[in-house]
Amino acid sequence: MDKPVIVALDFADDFECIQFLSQFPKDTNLFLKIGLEMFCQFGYPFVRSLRNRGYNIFLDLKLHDIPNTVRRTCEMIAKWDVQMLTVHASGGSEMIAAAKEGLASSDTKLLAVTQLTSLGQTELKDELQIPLQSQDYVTHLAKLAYDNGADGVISSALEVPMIKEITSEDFLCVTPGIRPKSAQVGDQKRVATPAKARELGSDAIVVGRPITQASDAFFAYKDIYQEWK
Ligand SMILES: O=C(O)c1cc(=O)[nH]c(=O)n1[C@@H]1O[C@H](COP(=O)(O)O)[C@@H](O)[C@H]1O
Repeated sequence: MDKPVIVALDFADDFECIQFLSQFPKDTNLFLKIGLEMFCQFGYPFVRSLRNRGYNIFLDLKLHDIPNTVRRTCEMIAKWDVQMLTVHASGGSEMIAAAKEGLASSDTKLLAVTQLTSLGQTELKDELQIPLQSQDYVTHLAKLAYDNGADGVISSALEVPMIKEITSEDFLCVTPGIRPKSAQVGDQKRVATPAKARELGSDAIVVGRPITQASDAFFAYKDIYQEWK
């Protein structure tokens, strides 16, 4: 799918989620992100039911464990026919390579999370004690992911040009922290509008609350999609 707007399904219950999806006409080619909140409650049967309805699925589990555990988990997920899966790049080179090995029998794209978009320079320095500029930390982790077989990264849109420069134009940059001008920033720190993300070269944007909390979700989605296209 060419440059999708990926909708983050962060809902407390499946009924609310299905009601949300029913607002979209059948021919809306939706790309959905299932994250920890819904996966912990509804697990693989929920993933399978959405996949069976024809949706593209980004399974956002942000795996972060020893290489053997991550490889074995990815071997299982490889059977699920999801389009994208996340691990944390900070799990290190061996863990990223193990995740890729685990997914080898599938078409699932492996995306490595760099620095969460909810973390700014202050948190990086004062809490995580990482003595780098945020942009340098993100590009360092992106290069690590690239060198160890990941298909792309999750970063803010602001870092995309630097990531593409240090890796390759084809290395996927999927960017959350997207906020249209009128939206609340909330817990996100490194944000961009859909238009800015496009201008900076993002391959896909991830949008949650500006769509899921909107009074008219389909209208909000279309509005963001128009700005992004
Ligand atoms: O991996 C992610 O998808 C992710 C990484 C990151 O650095 N920041 C980030 O916000 N996300 C996810 O993207 C979505 C953003 O949601 P909103 O802030 O509501 O648009 C959430 O589901 C987050 O879990």
